[in-house]
Amino acid sequence: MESPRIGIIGGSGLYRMEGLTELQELHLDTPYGPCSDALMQGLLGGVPVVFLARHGRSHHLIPSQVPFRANLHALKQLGVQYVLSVSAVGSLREEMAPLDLVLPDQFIDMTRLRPGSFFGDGAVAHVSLADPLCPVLRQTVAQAWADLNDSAVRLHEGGTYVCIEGPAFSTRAESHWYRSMGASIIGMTNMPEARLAREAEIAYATLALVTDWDCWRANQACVTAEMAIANLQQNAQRAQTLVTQVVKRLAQRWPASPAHTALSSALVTPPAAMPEATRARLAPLLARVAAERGG
Ligand SMILES: CSC[C@H]1O[C@H](OP(=O)(O)O)[C@H](O)[C@@H]1O
Ligand SMILES: Nc1ncnc2[nH]cnc12
Repeated sequence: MESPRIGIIGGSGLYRMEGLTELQELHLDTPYGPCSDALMQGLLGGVPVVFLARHGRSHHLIPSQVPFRANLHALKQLGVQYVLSVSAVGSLREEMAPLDLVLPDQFIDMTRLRPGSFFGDGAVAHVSLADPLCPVLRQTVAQAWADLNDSAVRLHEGGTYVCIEGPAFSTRAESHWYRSMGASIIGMTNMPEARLAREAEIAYATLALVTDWDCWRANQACVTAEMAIANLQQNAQRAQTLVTQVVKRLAQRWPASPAHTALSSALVTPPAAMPEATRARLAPLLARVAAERGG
């Protein structure tokens, strides 16, 4: 099988990808330790993809324990150029109801306890995160959604995902505060995942599935994990159908993304000047930019 260019990271309630054929379970070694779980490589609609359950297939990792760097490093090692994250989120906006889909275009990162970068240890890069979600991949998801002509739920294009540390849900005061900041949806996982994807020159987009109203809305039950997972599972089939259509669309022309050359303007330290151990650790991430700079 060709190496997969597309990675799918499944969040709460999405622990496996239906329709994967020729399935192979991969256990890759990374300088950051093991991934959340085995990488499930197979064909989706005839296209090679790799699926990873973010919290593990038995959902045993809290958001702060997800090995985000190992996950992205392993996907990069496999040759992944596009990552689609499927995530359960709470709604912070009246117009985004449970079971709606959202394609966020911004993040506010409120996490505190997670290693947030591949860089350091003698290697400096400052990637741009002005547009943290890939516009090309987001557009592909929107087009795939239009192909499906599914009028049962709405897809909202755009919105700001605030990422909290968790694992507890927000206080009511925090929920109102995030609303006042302009956040549209709330989750616990997409940062630093999206930032690491950018550092690895992987185009990243999130298909957010609204599962609840968090706790800001009057006369509405506050979010529980049980509620979020049950509502996600109601929409899991729809998410899988949409992901399959996105994969088919991507494979038609493998669109270039600005993320694919993110390090060209970001990498400050010449690879030759990095300590050898750092250079080895970052090898899959630096190969393209090092070649561009003449080795
Ligand atoms: C089980 S509800 C809270 C949990 O769900 C979301 O996870 P994911 O983004 O992986 O779908 C949220 O971020 C929390 O981790
Ligand atoms: N309300 C919420 N807050 C944080 N993460 C969530 N995931 C699903 N719903 C959530």
